[in-house]
Amino acid sequence: MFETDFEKILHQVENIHPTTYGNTRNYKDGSVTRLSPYISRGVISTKYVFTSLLNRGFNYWEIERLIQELAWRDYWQQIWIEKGNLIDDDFKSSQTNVENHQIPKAIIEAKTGIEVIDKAILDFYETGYLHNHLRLYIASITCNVAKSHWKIPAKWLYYHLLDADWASNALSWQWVAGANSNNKYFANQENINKFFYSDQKDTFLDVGYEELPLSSIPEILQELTTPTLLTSLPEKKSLKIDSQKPTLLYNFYNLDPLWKNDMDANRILLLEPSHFQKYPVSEKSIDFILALGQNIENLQIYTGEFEELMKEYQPENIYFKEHPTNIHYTGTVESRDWMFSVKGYYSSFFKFWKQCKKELSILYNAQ
Ligand SMILES: Cc1cc2nc3c(=O)[nH]c(=O)nc-3n(C[C@H](O)[C@H](O)[C@H](O)COP(=O)(O)OP(=O)(O)OC[C@H]3O[C@@H](n4cnc5c(N)ncnc54)[C@H](O)[C@@H]3O)c2cc1C
Repeated sequence: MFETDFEKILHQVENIHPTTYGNTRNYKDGSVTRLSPYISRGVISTKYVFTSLLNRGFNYWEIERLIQELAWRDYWQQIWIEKGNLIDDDFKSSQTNVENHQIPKAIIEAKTGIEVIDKAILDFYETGYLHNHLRLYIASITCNVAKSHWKIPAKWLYYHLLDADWASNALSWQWVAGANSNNKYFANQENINKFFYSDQKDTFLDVGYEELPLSSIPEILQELTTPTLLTSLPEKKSLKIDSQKPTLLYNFYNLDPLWKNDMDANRILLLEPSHFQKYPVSEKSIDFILALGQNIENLQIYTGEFEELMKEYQPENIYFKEHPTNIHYTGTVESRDWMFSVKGYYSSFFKFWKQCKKELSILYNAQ
């Protein structure tokens, strides 16, 4: 369902519909891009999408909304870079009203009784993708209705998402749960019916917004579980390293086929067991990266730690792209591509976006 051939992915970028995006993105059939699995895996960057939109000659107001959403990705990434592991715990304030550190079994088993949600979870297991609005609904039901702490549920979602990105994931869950925002996010049945074209009534969400935050945990959400999240990595195989050539390291967050593609180099996809112990992902997610890796010529797969690789093969002239999950690599670190030059920690997205917008306006005025 998600293409892995690079040419087809680039074709998909050229065919997104930015002009209808703004008004429709919250709806089931809205003009969303479904590019997140490629952006998260570093196959393409937000800047690549941004540049493609600029080249297609749209007016400023036609693409502003989509660029703003792409900027959310860069914003969360900048926070991860600046704050590191602090995003793993309640970031701005402690989540309030927490009654458990598990996840409702009804969420995992797609048996909440909310038809749209149950169907979405079943589809999600098949596709590895969820619409943003559905992610918000699921997080809200889990954290704010069932009163689960956000972390275990976030790890469950990350495990199954092909676009798993710990910054977007952990910080969005916390945004919903009020640990990274001033208010908890609630959506009721009427909202779900409107955006996902259903007409269900008499559910635990079929109440007004004054009542919803005060409701007790519905019986159907009371049974809890802790999912087992383990990653199965390919077996370790020996590599053929040419010691005369530089070595380029790829990983779960960098599978960019265009990166140094004219360099004669050893290319290694490094799958570190310690990484996947901390950030476990499903078999589907591993299969996805292995398929995406086929776009990179002569990519060899190494299952093992960075240090082990160094000891076993002593590769020289190592290059890798900057990322918070690989600060322990040594060698030449290269910057990722960003849409704007705005860097560092901003306490709110809108402060960050204000700076980005200035650069966007300058770009447009210069045209
Ligand atoms: C609880 C929760 C968990 C999430 N977990 C992840 C995750 O693990 N990985 C992930 O990539 N996104 C995550 N998101 C953000 C967002 O839901 C997805 O990026 C988006 O739905 C991807 O679909 P799309 O490419 O069709 O997006 P579009 O709507 O087409 O947006 C285009 C691009 O903009 C970026 N973008 C859009 N919305 C957001 C957003 N809210 N936050 C960050 N970037 C955004 C993405 O790069 C996306 O590909 C999460 C959101 C929530 C509420």
